[in-house]
Amino acid sequence: MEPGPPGSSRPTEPGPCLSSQQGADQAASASLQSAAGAQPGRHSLAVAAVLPAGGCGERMGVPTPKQFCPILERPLISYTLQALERVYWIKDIVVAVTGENMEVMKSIIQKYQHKRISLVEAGVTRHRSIFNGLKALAEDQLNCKLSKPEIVIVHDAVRPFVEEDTLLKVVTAAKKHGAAGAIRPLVSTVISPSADGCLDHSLERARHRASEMPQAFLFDVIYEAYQQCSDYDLEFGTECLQLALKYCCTKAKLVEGSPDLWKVTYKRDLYAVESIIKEKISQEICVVTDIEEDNKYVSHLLEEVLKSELNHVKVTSEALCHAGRDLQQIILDQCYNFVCVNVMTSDFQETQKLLSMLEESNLSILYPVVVVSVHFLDFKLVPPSQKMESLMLIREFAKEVKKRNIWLCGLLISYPQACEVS
Ligand SMILES: Nc1ccn([C@@H]2O[C@H](COP(=O)(O)OP(=O)(O)OP(=O)(O)O)[C@@H](O)[C@H]2O)c(=O)n1
Ligand SMILES: O=P(O)(O)OC[C@@H](O)[C@@H](O)[C@@H](O)CO
Repeated sequence: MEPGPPGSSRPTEPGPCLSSQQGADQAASASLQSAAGAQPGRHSLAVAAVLPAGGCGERMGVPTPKQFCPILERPLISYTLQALERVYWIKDIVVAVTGENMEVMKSIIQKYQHKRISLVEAGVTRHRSIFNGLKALAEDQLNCKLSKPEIVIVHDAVRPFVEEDTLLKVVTAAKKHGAAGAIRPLVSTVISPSADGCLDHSLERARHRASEMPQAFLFDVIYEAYQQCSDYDLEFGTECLQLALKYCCTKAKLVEGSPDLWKVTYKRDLYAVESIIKEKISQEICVVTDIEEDNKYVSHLLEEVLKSELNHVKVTSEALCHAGRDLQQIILDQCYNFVCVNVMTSDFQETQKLLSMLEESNLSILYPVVVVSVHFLDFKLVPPSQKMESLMLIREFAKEVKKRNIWLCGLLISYPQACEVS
């Protein structure tokens, strides 16, 4: 078993530490502890997660195993890891990958600064991969940071949209019932074919559900189930809840999950993930300016126009010069889109200050950050040729910051000073 990278420690989010999110996480953690009968801070409930990621993604139909397929230039599994890392009270995340993908996985952990990750060798089937993950948690190996949890979450590495409240529900239910799993309404009716390939009967759709992930178990229950599991079940089974029932007489509590819990299986699913992520990271735009009157006035106008044009997007504006106090909070809350306003100047001081703050925040490690440097210039006062030269610098600048996943572009707007801007 491979421990995570050196220094992988308690829950620091890759990128900015989310003070507001952490507050929410701590509240969730407190409710988890109290719901689970544990006391916050004294007898906290030890929760770990096992992520099977050792498949080859045959149904995806591409050479790269689907968990490593890029979404916005970042591997799918990294989104799932981030979703779990944001959950304050999951202390260890064990990922099962094949030996040939171990180095790839380590580089992903390093590049995206994932924490609390331990790697184990995957098995030839999903159940065997999960079993290997459980063994890693069960054994108190000398040089291993892992310890046996009370509750273990099992979650497919190719289900990137898992929210804390769903995890909280399944963990709380597992503490009480021994096992729990997320379910979703069936979209298609399930039918049972006869031997001659004709319809034998169909199941009543309303009385059945699709079993999704995450699932959670009392560790001892699911570990015992896997230890008792037949080779046939290890080879052909697809349902952990069934193992808990069959081998430990534990009836899982079923928890309604959100629509985004689906498993990435086919190529079309990758396109769906990309559009959902794009939508998530384009929910907010921050207009940044310094406090000069002109700039403030223009940025206010710009903010109003954006608000009227982009009705599902939150538009805020912040002054750069308050040592970024408020701007820092906007970055911490993971705004990925910024418009930097420069009035009557073609230099990039304001934009450069913003870019430095964004780089220091590590915001762009996980998602691309978009910065539009807007320059309002009065061409009567200064001939465009003189300004264009300095503005062309933005191209070199953009090439440089693109390496750090910051997408910089420039916008030049003629802004005649003489005219009254109503
Ligand atoms: N031997 C295996 C097979 C699957 N998985 C993991 O189990 C999850 C769900 O399985 P599935 O969607 O079936 O993944 P694949 O087996 O890769 O897909 P396919 O059946 O299309 O090959 C995935 O994260 C996959 O990586 C695993 O850890 N070990
Ligand atoms: O069967 P597959 O290997 O495609 O995926 C595993 C799924 O069956 C599983 O993740 C859920 O259905 C819940 O058990």
